[in-house]
Amino acid sequence: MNADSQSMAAPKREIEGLEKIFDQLSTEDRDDVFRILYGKQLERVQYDGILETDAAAKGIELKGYRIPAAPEQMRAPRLVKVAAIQNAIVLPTTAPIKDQRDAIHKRVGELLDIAGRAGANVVGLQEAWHMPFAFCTRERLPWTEMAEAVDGPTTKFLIPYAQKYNMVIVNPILERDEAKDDVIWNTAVIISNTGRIIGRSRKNHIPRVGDFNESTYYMESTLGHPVFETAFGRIGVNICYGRHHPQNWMMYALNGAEIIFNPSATIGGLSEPLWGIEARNAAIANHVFTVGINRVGTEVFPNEFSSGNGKPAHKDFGHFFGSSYVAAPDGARTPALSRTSDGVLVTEVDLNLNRQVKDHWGFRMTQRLDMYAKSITAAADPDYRPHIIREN
Ligand SMILES: NC(=O)NCCC(=O)O
Repeated sequence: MNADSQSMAAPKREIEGLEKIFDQLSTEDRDDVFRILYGKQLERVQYDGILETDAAAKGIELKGYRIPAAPEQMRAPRLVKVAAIQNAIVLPTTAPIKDQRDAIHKRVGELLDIAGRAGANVVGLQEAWHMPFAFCTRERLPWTEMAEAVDGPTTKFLIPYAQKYNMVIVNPILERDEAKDDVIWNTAVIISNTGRIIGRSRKNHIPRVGDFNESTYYMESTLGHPVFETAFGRIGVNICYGRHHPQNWMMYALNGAEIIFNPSATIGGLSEPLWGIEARNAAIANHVFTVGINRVGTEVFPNEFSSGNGKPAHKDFGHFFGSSYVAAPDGARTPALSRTSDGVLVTEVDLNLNRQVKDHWGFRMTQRLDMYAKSITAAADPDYRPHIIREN
């Protein structure tokens, strides 16, 4: 039994995903729909039967796609298998918190095994993956107890997977900086394929919308836009709400990121129409690959909370709609993982595509950073007034 069915009286029916609806079209129409909406139909990767069967037996959706680049004469292809893992919490939020965390660890271990066996080189997990997204409650205990050091139990749990499968893991946790005032942060720890910690990136933009009461718990990052050089390319991590800020994506790209992960926790009622656009637009505008990863399921909490909008108090956050996907610099995107179930999406990309699209479209070359820098500096002054010219 999953946490949804344990804690909700009558879960609302959720559609499994848009592509299931596309499947009902004729082949010809489906090709057109994919071309218009998704750039093109990507080649699907088939896995060996045992892997497919093992994933299905564990209730894990496994999808694989290939995003190739044109062959070049001077550079070999730079093929990287990028994986996104999305998952629901396992135990009800009333269970002891260590049990909740350990159950999620065990489940994500199963998902990592599938990703590793599918040959993933870099794997991204969802935002604060080791816990329920309890920030809607504004309650401190017990949730702040789930904050961990960068080298705490959740990172320690992942290191053997990084080593076993020779894969980099993007590990988004609720971090407690015990060395500095016990401050809590929303952090992604980058674990190398060697098993060592390369570094950390923190969430730059904290939402103050709906039940996303995260500003109660942690502050905006002071670390800027670090990019991590890994054995499989340079990666940046733009955590959740940062995806609404085009400049946030841009700064990771300017710092050299080739793949930007967007570990998220967001719900259908709020941001689903935006979800397929933002990471994809960032891939196009910055000539990079982007990976949107969202949790799944409906998380129900023991005590009611209100959204400050006159509507009745409630105990659930709404439906986290999964739908993780990869977007390419040429505007192509993979179909999404399910809106309702745990899944692993493995996308083989050729990083040469970044430069090919850069040369073709030239958005990076033609951007006017100098002009924007001056204008932004001026606009950042509280006394700045918008530059509007009116008819006399
Ligand atoms: N986790 C998080 O930042 N969620 C905010 C909601 C959204 O950006 O869709």
